[in-house]
Amino acid sequence: MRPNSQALKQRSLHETEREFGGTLGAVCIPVLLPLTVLFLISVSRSPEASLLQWPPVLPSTHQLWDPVALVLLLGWIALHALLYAMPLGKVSEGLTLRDGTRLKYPINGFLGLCVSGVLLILLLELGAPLGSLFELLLPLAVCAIALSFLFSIYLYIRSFWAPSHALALGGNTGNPLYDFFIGRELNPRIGNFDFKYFCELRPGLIGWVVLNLGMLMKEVELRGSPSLAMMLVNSFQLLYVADALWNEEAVLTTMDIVHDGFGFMLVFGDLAWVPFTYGLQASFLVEHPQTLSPLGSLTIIALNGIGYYIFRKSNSQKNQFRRDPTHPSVARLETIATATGKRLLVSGWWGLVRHPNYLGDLLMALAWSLPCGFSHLLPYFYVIYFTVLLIHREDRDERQCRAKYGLAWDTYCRRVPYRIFPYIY
Ligand SMILES: NC(=O)C1=CN([C@@H]2O[C@H](COP(=O)(O)OP(=O)(O)OC[C@H]3O[C@@H](n4cnc5c(N)ncnc54)[C@H](OP(=O)(O)O)[C@@H]3O)[C@@H](O)[C@H]2O)C=CC1
Ligand SMILES: CC(C)=CCC[C@@H](C)[C@H]1CC=C2C3=C(CC[C@@]21C)[C@@]1(C)CC[C@H](O)C(C)(C)[C@@H]1CC3
Repeated sequence: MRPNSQALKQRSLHETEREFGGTLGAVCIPVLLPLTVLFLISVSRSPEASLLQWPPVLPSTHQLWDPVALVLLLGWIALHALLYAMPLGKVSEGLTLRDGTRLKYPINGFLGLCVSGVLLILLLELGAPLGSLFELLLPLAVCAIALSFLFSIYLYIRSFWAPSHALALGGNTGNPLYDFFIGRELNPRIGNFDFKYFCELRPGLIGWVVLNLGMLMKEVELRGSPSLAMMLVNSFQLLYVADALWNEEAVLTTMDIVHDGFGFMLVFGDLAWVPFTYGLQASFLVEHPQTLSPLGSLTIIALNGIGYYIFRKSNSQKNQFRRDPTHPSVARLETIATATGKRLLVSGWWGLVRHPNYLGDLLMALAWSLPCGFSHLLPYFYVIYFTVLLIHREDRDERQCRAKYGLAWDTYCRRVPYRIFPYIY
């Protein structure tokens, strides 16, 4: 073991601050979140669709298990693993790791989305009952949750064979429950196949829009044509997923890839939480049709457009600045120096609030719920959860940036006092 990795490991073992409620969070979250997924799906299909319903809707065993769901899930992951591993598209390098090396990543996720689209069109042409995904939602979620547990156990065990410099600083506390939850290894791989990068954008994210399409087809089965509300939800979320895959390279600089280990939280988040809770609006609309006025629809489309514009422009501005600060699109922006040699933007989008990308993301989240009307809370689950997630994430990022940039970060905070919402927070 190299001396500096030894020092890093020691620092990690003794000084790591535990996140997500420490050991208690690491025990409760893996129990509560999977149950939440199943509860939300069940509620979205019940006539009342009430989150406050007591006793809660309990699905029967035969509603929870279907071997077809297991075959579909494994087939779906295998298809995307194959597409990922094919030598298609360019290869990009991630940020420099603690041992000074840079990992290579294939940039072909958008191709994965296009291939999935073509396959779905072919299946529809052949008369495949895509609407049956509505009935399969619960068994699919059960399989995805079970797979998340098994896969996280595998990742935890294999991390003991990884060299110390390959471990995430935050997931190496020595407490097995916490480390299993947060993730010990930073970039677990078999050969060039990077598990975290693969899971972050492909099976779950593309799976989410496929499930949405299934809900739309179910509506067609039930009512002859898709409703405007369903089409808006499908289009907005497809735009979000297509954008993520089109800008796949940018994921290489996100907190998840750079900082977080790959443990239960991210595995479950990628494979179960995203596909089965982010599209709840679509499954809600199947049983609870809504009528939208032209003005209401235009307002919702405008809100999504504004949110997307802020989200995309601010993310692109920072990515461009981090990749090449001399690029003409960012060279004239005002910046402040930090002791690390990196500079911080204090004008442009990053001079408006400290997380303009979160602001845009939240506006979009609201636009995804509004087509479901105001009669139920359930379709607003995503925007509520997401506000909590982003406020917590902002706080984590803030602490990491303060540790990284010290006084320069304080200066930035004085120059840009609001975190996410201008003049509010
Ligand atoms: N749909 C979903 O469930 C989720 C979506 N997201 C979205 O993912 C995207 C990425 O978010 P996330 O990874 O949390 O973080 P960000 O993309 O906001 O990155 C934060 C990092 O940016 C750098 N930075 C911060 N301020 C400045 C500045 N003024 N100038 C230059 N660099 C700065 C710092 O890193 P450094 O200085 O080291 O470069 C900081 O650690 C967001 O759009 C978010 O909304 C995130 C989580 C969940
Ligand atoms: C409650 C729970 C289990 C939380 C785990 C958090 C994860 C669900 C999210 C952490 C960061 C994420 C990102 C995206 C999806 C959700 C998770 C995995 C993301 C891929 C969505 C699309 C965006 O364009 C993005 C690429 C910027 C984004 C990256 C972060």
